[in-house]
Amino acid sequence: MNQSKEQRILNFVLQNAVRGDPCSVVDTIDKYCSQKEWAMNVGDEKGKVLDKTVEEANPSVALELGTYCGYSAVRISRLLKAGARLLTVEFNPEFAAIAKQMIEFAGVQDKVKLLEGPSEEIIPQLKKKYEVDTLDFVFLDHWKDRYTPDTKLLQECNLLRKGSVLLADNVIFPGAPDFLNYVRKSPHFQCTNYPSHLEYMQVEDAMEKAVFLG
Ligand SMILES: Cc1cc(C(=O)N2CCN(C)CC2)sc1-c1cc(O)c2nc[nH]c(=O)c2c1
Ligand SMILES: [Mg+2]
Repeated sequence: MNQSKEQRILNFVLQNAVRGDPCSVVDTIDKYCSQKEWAMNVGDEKGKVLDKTVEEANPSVALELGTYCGYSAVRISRLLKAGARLLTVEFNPEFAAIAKQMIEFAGVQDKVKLLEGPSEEIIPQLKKKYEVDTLDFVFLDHWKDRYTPDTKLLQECNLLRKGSVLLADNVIFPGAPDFLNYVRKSPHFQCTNYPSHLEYMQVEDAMEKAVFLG
């Protein structure tokens, strides 16, 4: 049975990156996906915006929607302070299996909890089942049509507090126009746009930061 692209990415990391070194895992994925096979990791250009936003938020509890191969889970968790944790949600079981191995190889498994299932089912479980009070940082990178309903769900579940930072990938390409409309029109969010490019391509893209005002 021939391998999936995601399995080929993982194998390349296992053979070329340094075990326990998150930066080498991130760099090795970027090397493979820029030179051999494109894949939908946030990438290094938008990854630098992600890094700055995470460092500024300095979250104790972070949520990622859309794990894929674990690139941004490794990228985010490498910046977390001692005792801080990242919950990352992936609904595709094949992707989740790859990401689990990627996270373990990078040595960040003690900071990252991978939750397999649809975001709309997992978000309402975060408080009771996963002992979350409120979220300090949320990275939206799963599916553009879920950005708005999941943002509303986070609010309804009282998972956001004054100052919670949302960062959304792909707001230009593939595009999340309804999400941009929602957060920019809402009195509950202060928004900032970060123009960039689609990972590994020269196509225009952008990230949107939306800080919850309470
Ligand atoms: C799957 C895909 C294909 C794209 C594309 O048009 N191109 C890439 C391939 N090249 C060759 C052509 C041009 S863009 C994109 C994509 C990118 C993300 O960052 C995503 N993030 C989260 N969830 C997604 O579904 C997601 C999809
Ligand atoms: Mg993306």
